[in-house]
Amino acid sequence: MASSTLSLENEVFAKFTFYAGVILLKTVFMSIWTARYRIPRKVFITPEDYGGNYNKALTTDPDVERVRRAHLNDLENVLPFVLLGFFYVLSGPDAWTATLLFRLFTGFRILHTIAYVFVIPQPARGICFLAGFIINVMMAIQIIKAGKY
Ligand SMILES: N[C@@H](CCC(=O)N[C@@H](CS)C(=O)NCC(=O)O)C(=O)O
Repeated sequence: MASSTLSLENEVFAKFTFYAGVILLKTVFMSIWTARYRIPRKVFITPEDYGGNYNKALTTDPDVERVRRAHLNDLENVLPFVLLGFFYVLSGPDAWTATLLFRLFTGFRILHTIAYVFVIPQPARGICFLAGFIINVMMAIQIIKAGKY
């Protein structure tokens, strides 16, 4: 029954809630991390952020852009994970497999951010991205199989 599936008494849903919470929190904090790079470099996104100096030429900074891209990449991957994970839980997966997928996704996305922001040479970031991507695809296939009529 869907009502008991979406209960924290369901081990798979509880694990999903935990890992989705962790990776969403990390994603949310990417904004703060971007600001932490912006403020000391005085690189802002709109003229009013320069304290009313509307003539100030807007610039970009490679480090700020890097954190911004890491944040965008999270949005491209973490949001699908949360949506797919929700339906995946409803599909009644094996608890051990599901927990492994949630754990690996969360770990690889944290590593993706580290690799991106701290400029770890490729293919480190590519591997982290690919691992998360494959997990999302695996969950999507399971959902489609479970939901087909
Ligand atoms: N929107 C991504 C799609 C492909 C992707 O996510 N690639 C990974 C591994 S190379 C990545 O970290 N891309 C860098 C980024 O999105 O800024 C892009 O334009 O690169």
